[in-house]
Amino acid sequence: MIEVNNIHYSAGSAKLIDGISFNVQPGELLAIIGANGAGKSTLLKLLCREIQASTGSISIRDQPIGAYKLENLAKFRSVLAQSNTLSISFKVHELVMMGRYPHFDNQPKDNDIRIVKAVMDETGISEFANRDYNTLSGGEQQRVQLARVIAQIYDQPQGLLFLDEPTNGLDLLYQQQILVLARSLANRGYCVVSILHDINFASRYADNILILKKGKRIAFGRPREVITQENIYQAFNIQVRLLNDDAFNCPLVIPAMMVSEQV
Ligand SMILES: Nc1ncnc2c1ncn2[C@@H]1O[C@H](COP(=O)(O)OP(=O)(O)OP(=O)(O)O)[C@@H](O)[C@H]1O
Repeated sequence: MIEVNNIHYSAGSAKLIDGISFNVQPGELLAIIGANGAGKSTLLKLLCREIQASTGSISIRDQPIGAYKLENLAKFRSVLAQSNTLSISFKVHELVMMGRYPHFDNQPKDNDIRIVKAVMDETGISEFANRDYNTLSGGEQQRVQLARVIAQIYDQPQGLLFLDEPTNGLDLLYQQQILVLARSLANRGYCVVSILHDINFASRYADNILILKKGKRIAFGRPREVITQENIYQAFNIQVRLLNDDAFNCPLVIPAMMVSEQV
């Protein structure tokens, strides 16, 4: 569904994305991980067509991404950006309905109203439906924004969902709920690409993980293949221990003790 082939992107003399290739199939959740400044958001912007690669190609559903009209792309691809501030006030249900704007002209149809309600229920925000978005906490706002982007592609078979750090500002319960939701969307046939900072959430919920460092691909593959002490050290410059717990069929990491902690 998404084919990325040897893409490069520079800003001035800085190479922000340097020869990256990978693919994502329908039904898969891809997690992109890497240290601050590794190029994760830049890569997501390239996938969203917010910026264009200088060389290499990105195809979606077997068509070059540049061949789509933006209004057509918006019907089956939605994007949760990192920052979502609003300068004017909207009720929560109005904001979630904005996700449906690519699908109707003047008035929402019954289907749009049904989808907004279903998504608000699934994301646990129905109790805020009539609240002013700007009065919500940061974590509550994040859940509303997620509901908006899911509403956008809710009835699109094999829709594409791009998430830039969706668990930002959420407490542990909601971080997990967001990942469970992303996983269940993938299980329904969506293609989900998410930047994550939590390696353990990536390991537990993603089908594949792409590890970036300084715009380059360090590793791409199943969590068991790529979550290794060597790769984590290379990407994050930190020694970790790998844990294997029978309850989770994936590697989990904890930072190893630093010399300064040893007494
Ligand atoms: N327009 C630009 N000109 C020069 N450098 C840029 C530009 N945009 C981004 N960068 C740099 O490119 C690098 C990658 O940025 P990017 O935002 O993609 O990183 P990231 O992996 O998403 O980081 P974080 O985890 O901190 O959000 C950073 O060092 C950033 O400062």
